[in-house]
Amino acid sequence: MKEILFDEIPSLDLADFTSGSPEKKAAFVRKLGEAYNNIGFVAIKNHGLGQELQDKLYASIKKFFALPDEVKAKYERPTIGFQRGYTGKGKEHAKGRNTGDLKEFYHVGQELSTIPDSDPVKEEYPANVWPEEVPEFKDIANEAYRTLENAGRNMLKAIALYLGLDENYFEDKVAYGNSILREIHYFPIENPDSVPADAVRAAEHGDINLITLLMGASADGLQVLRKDGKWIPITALPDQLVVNVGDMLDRLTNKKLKSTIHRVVNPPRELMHTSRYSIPFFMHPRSEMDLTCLDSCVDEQNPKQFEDATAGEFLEERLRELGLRK
Ligand SMILES: O=C(O)CCC(=O)C(=O)O
Ligand SMILES: [Fe+2]
Repeated sequence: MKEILFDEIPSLDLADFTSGSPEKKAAFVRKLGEAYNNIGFVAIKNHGLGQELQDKLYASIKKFFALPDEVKAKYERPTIGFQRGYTGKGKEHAKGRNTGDLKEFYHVGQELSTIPDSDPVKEEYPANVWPEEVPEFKDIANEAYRTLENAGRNMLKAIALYLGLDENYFEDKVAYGNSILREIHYFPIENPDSVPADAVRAAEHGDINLITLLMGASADGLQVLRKDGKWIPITALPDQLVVNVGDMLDRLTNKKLKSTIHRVVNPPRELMHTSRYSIPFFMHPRSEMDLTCLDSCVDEQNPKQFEDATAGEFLEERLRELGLRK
């Protein structure tokens, strides 16, 4: 595979994969593999998440984050590692850091009522937490969750084909998977001197999950670290979702597909008093998924780089490293 230094992340049309000719489908898979080998990020259109739903989603989270901190704190669930409901300002820090990120966020997981009683994950997952002050929040978040989960399943089919696996390799692993919709508010800071000098909106990190799907944010700031060390700005156009590889897929493929480091930088000092909102969907498998490197990704040139682990074990370890789990 040739090395490419992209100046921007490649754009693809998911419709080429889902309803295109066999040639278009194959070209989608090839371009996706090329992008994930080199920069770890693509932007896709025709993903199914309409503008109207995105607008409603942003409106509902703006309403929630505008509530007083004491009210939002009612929705914090530290005993479940903040995996549902609200996480307050500065509580999460990137792996390997102590300074908290300049953000607050809200986690939405699988809606338990949609899971069949016979499936053990129904007992495993915590129930969602819904803010009574914003009654529309629940239905809008659930709809976005389902739509993004579907788009993610299609992306994983393309990834499976690229890896030479059966197209449906990931299907049973992500059915009622432990995915999380994270609604983020990078809050306004009136006095930039009041926060630690090294505090940033989101310090550089790789995502934990298989893939992340990210709709357009309300402001600039997201950057991805290219192989040559240069930070490349990322903006999703209004009709695009940015989709990147997370650490679980990086492990499974023994780094054939790369989880690329990214960050959200602070705005210039005079704009620190402005908010930024963004909403990533972290696509996780079920916790029992085996993340042992695929045999096809290990050979003499590429010796196995990871200890065997399940998705659940890996997630627990990372939540402790992020300060979310004691
Ligand atoms: O806010 C963004 O644009 C990206 C956030 C992010 O990378 C994350 O929450 O993992
Ligand atoms: Fe991220």
